[in-house]
Amino acid sequence: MKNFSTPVLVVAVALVDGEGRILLQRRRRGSEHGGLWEFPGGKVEPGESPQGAAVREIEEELGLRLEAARLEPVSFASDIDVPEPPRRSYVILLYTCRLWDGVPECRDGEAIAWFRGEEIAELPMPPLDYPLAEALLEKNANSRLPTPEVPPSGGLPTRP
Ligand SMILES: Nc1nc2c([nH]c(=O)n2[C@@H]2O[C@H](COP(=O)(O)OP(=O)(O)OP(=O)(O)O)[C@@H](O)[C@H]2O)c(=O)[nH]1
Repeated sequence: MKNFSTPVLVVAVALVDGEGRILLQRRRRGSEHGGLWEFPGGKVEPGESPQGAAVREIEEELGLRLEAARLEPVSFASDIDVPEPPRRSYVILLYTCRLWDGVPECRDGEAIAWFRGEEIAELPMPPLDYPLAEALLEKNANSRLPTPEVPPSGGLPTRP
């Protein structure tokens, strides 16, 4: 039974600075999810790869240049319920990126700001961003674990 239109593919990028803060953008009021905080990004256009779309959107929205190879996949989220028209259903792919060229400018949203993990939990966001943010924070927490040293014997590395 067909009761769900083909979802629109959206890419989103969590830029993470040297202090582990994450850049979020507040959508303009009057648009879908207006006034809510989300990851910069947008729809993948026909003929584009997800990474190519992410690079383009970050340049358009923030004026930053980044390399597709620097994008690390974090998680994805998709609508479960049939959305009310005119809302469309989305699949959102979240990447993280720690290296870019330039200083972020707010070119598209209402505002941009850097947030710590615990602050993100308090922000009003579109529904699909809550599981994405959770996956991101989990990944960030794990990436802070010390890198295990490989013992000279070549045996399995151990964590302290
Ligand atoms: N960029 C982005 N969009 C998201 C996120 N979460 C989420 O639900 N969306 C929704 O995905 C939809 C498409 O994103 P968009 O409007 O930014 O796409 P776009 O830049 O291509 O816009 P356009 O259609 O005006 O060209 C919007 O309804 C947006 O609210 C997110 O974290 N980042």
